[in-house]
Amino acid sequence: MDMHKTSPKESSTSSVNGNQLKALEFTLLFLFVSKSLSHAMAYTPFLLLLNLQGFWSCLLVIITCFTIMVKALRFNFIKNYSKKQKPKLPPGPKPWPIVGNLPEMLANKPVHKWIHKLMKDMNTDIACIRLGNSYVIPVTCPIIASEFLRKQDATFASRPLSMSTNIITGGYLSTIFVPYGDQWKKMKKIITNDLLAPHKHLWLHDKRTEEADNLMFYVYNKCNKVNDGVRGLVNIRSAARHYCGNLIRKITFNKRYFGKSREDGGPGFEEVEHVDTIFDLLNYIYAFSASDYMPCLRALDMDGQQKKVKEALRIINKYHYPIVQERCKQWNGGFKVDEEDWLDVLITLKDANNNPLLTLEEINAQITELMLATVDNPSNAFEWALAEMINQPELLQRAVEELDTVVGKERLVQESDIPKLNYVKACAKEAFRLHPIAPFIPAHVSMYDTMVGNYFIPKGSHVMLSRQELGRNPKVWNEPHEFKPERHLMCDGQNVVLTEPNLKFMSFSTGRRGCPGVMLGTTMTIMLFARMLHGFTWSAPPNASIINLAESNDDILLAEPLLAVAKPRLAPELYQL
Ligand code: HEM
Repeated sequence: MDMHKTSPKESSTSSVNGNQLKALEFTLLFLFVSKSLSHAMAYTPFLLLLNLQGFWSCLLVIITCFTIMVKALRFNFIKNYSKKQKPKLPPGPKPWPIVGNLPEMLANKPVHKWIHKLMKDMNTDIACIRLGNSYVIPVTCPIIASEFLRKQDATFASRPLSMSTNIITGGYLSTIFVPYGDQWKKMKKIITNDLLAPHKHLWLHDKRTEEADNLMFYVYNKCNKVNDGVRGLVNIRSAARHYCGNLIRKITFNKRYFGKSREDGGPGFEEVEHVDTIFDLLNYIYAFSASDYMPCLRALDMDGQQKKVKEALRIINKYHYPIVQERCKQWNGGFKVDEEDWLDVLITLKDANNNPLLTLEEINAQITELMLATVDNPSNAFEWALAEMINQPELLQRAVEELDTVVGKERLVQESDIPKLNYVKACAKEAFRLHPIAPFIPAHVSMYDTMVGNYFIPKGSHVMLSRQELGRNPKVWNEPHEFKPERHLMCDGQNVVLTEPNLKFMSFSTGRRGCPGVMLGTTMTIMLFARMLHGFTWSAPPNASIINLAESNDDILLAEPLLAVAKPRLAPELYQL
């Protein structure tokens, strides 16, 4: 497929040149035929009289020219007609032969900024960028996004193959990064029904609450300490990420600590390494690696990505694998009879013949992937929201007033309070809209050639819905760059939810590939927001009058981890474990 024809500008330029060429052809042909005709007519009487043979040869010339002209006209008509009918790819930059736009991609880092700028310059909400042998289709408008994930969800239900996802998923044994097929269906069914179903969510309630209590204990301990010369200084990024890491370890392995537990409730070396490595892996997954688009480069590992991903996975496996192996042994030896966590559930699942449904490798790969799915969104949303709210104290005050009204000051927030915390939920929702964790959601791959709107989307295209630009699209949102939680409040006081099925921004997405972790994700996010806002008064560090809201250059996280000063708001005994 020639990308040169994809840009409206390009295609209009080439059609003007083509038309001029055709006009020239016709003129020449017409001159030639008419000249032959007039020539023949002028000489006909003499030819008839003097040379009948010459007449016939002249007539032959005329008929031949006439036939050529008719054929040429027909050919051009068909060509024009079929050109009109041939669907266009979405607009995009002109690609180089073979490598497509990879040279520009490599020269313009970070890649998400290059893609979004390119789309703004072309004034388009959908584009087509050829990277090596793949068509990459970024989308920034909810109507087009809904075409992909609602109307034609079945066509776009696959995922791309990539070096990092291949390694992380143990050769596509898990769910999120696995292309459409039997393995994906099997694993998605298991996590939806056996790990994340409402009765399982209820079953794990106490483990989640333990981690929410530990968060309060840990931050309270920070309030009494002097850090960098400031009493009560808290690294919010670290606290929020470790709350998520603790929670997912607790519900998966029934433990917070891989190593020795810490008296202040904070992470030890092992937990820091574990959570940091999960975030490293997430970065590798979202990195646009050239070798993913030029598979012939894969063996060379030119950007060193492969080595880094393998090392990160080695660290994760160092923690996970022995636990998974040991637990399997316990179940096989009959030393364990009660299911206490997700690992037990996965080990004890049986197929129709009462054999284990999952292999050790499948369990291990799925667990790693669930950790990746859980830690990033809630922690990033809270870090950004608190930064925005410290700069707009009236928002902070409104959230705290809601919490005091719903919960009071005699107890801590519980999960059962969540339905009534509409303003707090609106703050989280606004953070998902304005400050998503990553510029794009994981790519969806088309399984067939299809049309979306007026554009042709070839089989195998990587559709990348932009989390960043959907949420900031000025045609959809007023003052898109302002953090205004009230925009999500329902005028009739209805329950605010964090899902956005119309894709006006991306929270949990929708369709076959939609997130099955809505209940757990919402609970973790709102408990993190509510406990931190209810339990502490937050302010900027003394050396900074406001929080610097600059985004990082490489990704869309806050450029510097948020540091804020905490003061307890509740009675001291409420923070104790
Ligand atoms: C606030 C928290 C969360 C947010 C915002 C979120 C968001 C998302 C998004 C945007 C996707 C991609 C959907 C798509 O490609 O169309 C996704 C997929 C997924 N999420 Fe979540 N997620 C969250 C929490 C969780 C949790 C807690 C779990 C499970 C423990 C989970 C498991 C998954 C899985 C398995 C998929 C892949 C679905 C598939 O490919 O079929 N997520 N999530």
